[in-house]
Amino acid sequence: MAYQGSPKFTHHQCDKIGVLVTNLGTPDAPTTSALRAYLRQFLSDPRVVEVPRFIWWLILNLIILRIRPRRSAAAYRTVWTERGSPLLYHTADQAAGIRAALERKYGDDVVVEFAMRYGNPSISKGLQSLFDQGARKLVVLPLYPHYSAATTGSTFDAIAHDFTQRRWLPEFRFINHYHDHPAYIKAVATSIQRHWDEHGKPQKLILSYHGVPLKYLLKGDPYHCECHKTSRLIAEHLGLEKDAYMTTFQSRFGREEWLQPYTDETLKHLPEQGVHSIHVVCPGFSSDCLETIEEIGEENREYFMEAGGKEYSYIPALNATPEHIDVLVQLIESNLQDWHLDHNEDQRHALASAMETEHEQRKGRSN
Ligand SMILES: C=CC1=C(C)c2cc3[nH]c(cc4nc(cc5[nH]c(cc1n2)c(C)c5CCC(=O)O)C(CCC(=O)O)=C4C)c(C)c3C=C
Ligand SMILES: [Fe+2]
Ligand SMILES: [Fe+2]
Repeated sequence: MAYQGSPKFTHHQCDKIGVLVTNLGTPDAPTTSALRAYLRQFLSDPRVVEVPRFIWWLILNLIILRIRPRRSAAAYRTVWTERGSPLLYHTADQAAGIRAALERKYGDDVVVEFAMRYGNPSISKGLQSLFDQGARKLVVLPLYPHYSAATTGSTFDAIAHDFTQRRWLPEFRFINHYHDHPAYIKAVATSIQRHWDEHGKPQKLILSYHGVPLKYLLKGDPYHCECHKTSRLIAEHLGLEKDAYMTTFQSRFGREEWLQPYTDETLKHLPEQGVHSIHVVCPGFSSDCLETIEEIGEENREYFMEAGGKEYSYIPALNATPEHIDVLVQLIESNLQDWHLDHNEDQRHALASAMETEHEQRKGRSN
C-alpha cells in the first residue's frame, strides 16, 4: 500500500489551519447524463439509503437510474443559472465570505476551501488543496445545521476514507451540528422578521425541513429532534404562540414512510382548516437549491393556492448573507481554540533553518 505523502512540504513553511466547508453536492449540468452520474454516487451511499446492498443495487440500476435522471434534469433546468447550480454558487460564495473574514483576522495562517460530498469539487480535492497550502490542522464544517447519519455522518465517512489513503494526517476537528447555536437561531429568526416587516405577518409560519425515512428516527438518528428544537427556538425568539407555527418535512423519496407531517400534504389541507396565508422557511438548508427554489418556491405554492390558499411566500435560505457568514465564522473560530498560530516570522525562519540543517545532516548520514 502506497500512502500519499506531502512532497510539497518544506521546513520553512509554517503550519497553517485549513478550513473545509462542505455541502451535499449537485450535478455538473442539468442534463440526463450528468444527473445519472450524480444520482448514482449519491444514492449508492449506504448512509443515504439503508437497504440491503444487493436488493438496492437492482432497484437503483434497473429502475431509478433509468427514470429519475431525466425527470430530475428537467427540474434542475428550471433553477439553473449562468453560475451553474444554485447550491454550488451559494456554497462557493459562503466559502469566499468565510475566507475573507478569516483572512482579515489571521492573514494567511488560515486557509479555506469548499467541497461537495457528491460530485464536484470533491472532498479529496478540497483536502489536497488545503494540505498543499500548508495546512497541518483541519476544521471541517458540513453546512448542515442538523446532524443526520445520512448527511453529516456521510461527510465524516468521506473525510475518513480520504485519510485512509494519506501518510501524514492533520489534527482534526469536525463540526457535528449547530441546530441550536444562538447565533444561527438569531440569524434565521432575524431573516424571518425582516420578511415580515416587508410583507406582513402570515397566519402561520411553516418551518419545512428535508425529510428522512422514519426508520432512521426509530433507529436513533437525532435529526428529527434537532429539527423540532430549531423550530421551537426560532418560535421563542420571534415570540410565536404554538398555533402560529408548524414543523413539516419535505422531499420524500421512495415508497416507505418518511418523517411526518409531510410538507406537501400539510399545505394541501391548511386552507380547509381556515389557514389561508402562510410563509415557508427552510432552516435546514444553508443554501437555496433545487429543494427550496423549485419544490418550496413553486411546487408547494401551487398545492397551497390550488387548495384555496390566498397568500404564500418562501423566505430564502441564509445563503452568503453577511449575517450567515458571521454565524459560520463564529462556529469555525470556536473550533480553533487553543490551536497555536505562530505569527512570529523571524522565530519561525530561525527554527525552520535549524531543522533543515538537521534534516540534511541526517540524510547525509544515512547515505
Ligand atoms: C434517497 C434518500 C434521500 C435522503 C435520506 C436524503 C436526505 C437529505 N438530503 C438533504 C439535502 C438535500 N437533498 C437534495 C436533493 C436530493 N435528495 C435526494 C434524496 C435523499 N435525501 C435526492 C434523490 C435528491 C436529488 C434531487 C432529485 O432528484 O430530486 C438537495 C438539493 C441538491 C441540489 O443540487 O440542489 C439537498 C440540499 C438533507 C439535509 C437530508 C437529510 C437530513
Ligand atoms: Fe436529499
Ligand atoms: Fe424527535
